[in-house]
Amino acid sequence: MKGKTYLEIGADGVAIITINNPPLNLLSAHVMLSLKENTELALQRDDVKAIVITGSKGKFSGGFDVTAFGNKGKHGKLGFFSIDFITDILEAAGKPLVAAIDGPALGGGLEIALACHARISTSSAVLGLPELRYGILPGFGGTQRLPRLVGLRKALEMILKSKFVNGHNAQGMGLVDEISSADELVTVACHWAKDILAHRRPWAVSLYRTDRLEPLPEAKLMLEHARVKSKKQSPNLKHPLVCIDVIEEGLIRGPRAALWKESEALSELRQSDTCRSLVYYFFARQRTSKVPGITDMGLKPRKVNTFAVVGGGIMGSSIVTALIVSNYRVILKEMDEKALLAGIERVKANLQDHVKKGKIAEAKLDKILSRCKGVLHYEGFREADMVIEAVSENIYLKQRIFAELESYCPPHCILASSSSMINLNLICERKELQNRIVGTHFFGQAHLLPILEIVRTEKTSPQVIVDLLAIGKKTEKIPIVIHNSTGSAMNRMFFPYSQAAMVLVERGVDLYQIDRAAEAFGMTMGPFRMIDFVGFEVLTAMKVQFSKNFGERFNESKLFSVMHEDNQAGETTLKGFYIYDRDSKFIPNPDTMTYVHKITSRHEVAVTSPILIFSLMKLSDEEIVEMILFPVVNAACCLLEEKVVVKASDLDVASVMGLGFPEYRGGIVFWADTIGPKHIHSKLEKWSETYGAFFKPCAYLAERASERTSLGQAKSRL
Ligand SMILES: C[C@H](O)CC(=O)SCCNC(=O)CCNC(=O)[C@H](O)C(C)(C)COP(=O)(O)OP(=O)(O)OC[C@H]1O[C@@H](n2cnc3c(N)ncnc32)[C@H](O)[C@@H]1OP(=O)(O)O
Repeated sequence: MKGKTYLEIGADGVAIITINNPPLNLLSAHVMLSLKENTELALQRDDVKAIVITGSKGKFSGGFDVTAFGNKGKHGKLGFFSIDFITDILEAAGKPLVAAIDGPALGGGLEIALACHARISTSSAVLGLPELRYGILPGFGGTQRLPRLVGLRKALEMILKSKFVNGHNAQGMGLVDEISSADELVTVACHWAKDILAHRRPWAVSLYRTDRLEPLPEAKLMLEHARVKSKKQSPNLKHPLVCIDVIEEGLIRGPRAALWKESEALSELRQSDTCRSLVYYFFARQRTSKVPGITDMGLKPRKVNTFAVVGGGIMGSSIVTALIVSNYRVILKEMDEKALLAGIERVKANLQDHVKKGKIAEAKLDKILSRCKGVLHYEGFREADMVIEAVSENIYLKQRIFAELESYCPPHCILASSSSMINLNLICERKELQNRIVGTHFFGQAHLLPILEIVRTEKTSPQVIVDLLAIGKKTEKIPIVIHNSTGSAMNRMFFPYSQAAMVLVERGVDLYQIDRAAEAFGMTMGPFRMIDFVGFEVLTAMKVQFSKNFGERFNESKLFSVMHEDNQAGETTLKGFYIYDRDSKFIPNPDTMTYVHKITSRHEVAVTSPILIFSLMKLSDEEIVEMILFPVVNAACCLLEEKVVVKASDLDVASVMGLGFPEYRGGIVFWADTIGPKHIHSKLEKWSETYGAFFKPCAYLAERASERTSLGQAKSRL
């Protein structure tokens, strides 16, 4: 990726430098050098009085090209761009410099704008410093200039949470000086530059401003608070702490010293494994919406305005919520008045929950809810562009519903099932409908989790997949397109996670040690906490299908069954492996040990030798993590072997979004490749001899282990 900048000098003496590296005007080394050259040229020329920096085609700059983080290159001299150029040439220029911002001004792009003497932006521009997402820190002075422009509190929020703000809000924070329409943007920026020259506007040098900074003792407290929070939220991550230290350095030893510290930190962090994994994950996530053989056909998504959802239970009402929040009109059908009212009440409760979490404004609640219309008959379905069936996992019921849908839905209407367990080919055998049939599997609660599995059969038309990808984008879900199989990809990876944990606990390993070990590794939830969250009901339905379809790979858990019989069935019943209060706070459930004793004393577990049990009880956290995650790697390999997913990177994203696997380890397959298939294979083989076929490595894994090739062929683009 090369790119460059253009210099144009207007008759009014204002030079306009335009960053041009389509589509996002990313900052490659070429672009940075060209920007430096053109700035120096404009500064030397007597006919140039002031300078405006902007980006071509309505995009200021998407920031540094992250694939170049690994290259030291010949401009790798510490501080070359940040200090020698941005600080000592650009910001120190003897002529006023103004940034004209439209579209993205992210990372290094925003940092260039921060060093200008003023910033004019459109109200829809997107500004942010998302560097922490890649395991690095803002490296072109952002750690110093942003706090000095907007105050430490807001800067910490933007930097540590990689939070974007639009131009309008940026003006409110003091990050942007004036808002302009896109058409007038450069003209307004030129006026500002001339006004600065004529002393009608301040010549503000961001690096040395102190008026917006909080007093030092207050600032130190904020930084300490941020450190504590970061250690609690991501104990395995070093870069947020490094970033906080660099910000603090500026407040204590001055911004210039801190710029050096920032450059050193950037140079070190961009070589780290965390950075490599996070850059890999960034592209893996971007690639989920690219489906070979589908999205390269030139199809455009059709307009989908009205949805119909059949079934207002927990899943149905959660799908309705996700759709109406995204501005879709939805017809919700239930079988009788009572069920319909209950469904609408659930939608209301979901919306209220969104209000509580600050996701939607209370004032908008009624308007959003008015987009949902409850019905008891299919009549209204004549105007539906897409129907989602969300009834219980009962094949006969689903078949009946699909048969009924045919007579009411228009011929273009997409027919979707939210089932994660039932083979789509069985749901509707009518040939005429099959190209319109698709699976829409929202893992857990559709309005809460940002992932959507789109399940296609051999007959599903590419147009339907393209439509679904657009719906995924509008509802802010990451799409994972998979081929029809029993059990969705996410469920098939989730199941061994919980099953392996059961194997251990039923043989004497402390249940809470397993959860602690998994969480210390970085999983959002340990397996038992996750089982509680998903709910024993859902798991029971999965269990039935898994034992039927994956026979020997299935481990029948007695513990789970005895607890379920006693209605200790997870978070919804307020009791499972943990006890919950109404605010979802939880503590370990003391009854759990009684259940474990009950099944072990009844010899319901295929008890292995006492020596083995003793050695299991002494497992280190690292060994526990291997025993519960290598079966997940194995499941991912089965999915690749069966070609349920096309790209291994999709499983990486699914593992992060659905299973809570740590993003900074790149996803399950990427992580497995860092360990090596050979090691994973030999461990699984050994465990399968001791504990049974549940651990047996699949052929895909075995082949790669013997050939010493990678599982995902996925490399970080660093
Ligand atoms: C030294 C500095 O402090 C370090 C930095 O600057 S770190 C970089 C900071 N910048 C970012 O994080 C921006 C990340 N990008 C985005 O969030 C989004 O791309 C965006 C909001 C800018 C634009 O979204 P959108 O218009 O939908 O375009 P999108 O499809 O995402 O991107 C277009 C292409 O650019 C690529 N791309 C986007 N940002 C990139 C980046 N920073 N580096 C490399 N490639 C990038 C995408 O992968 C995509 O490639 P493809 O066409 O091969 O699939």
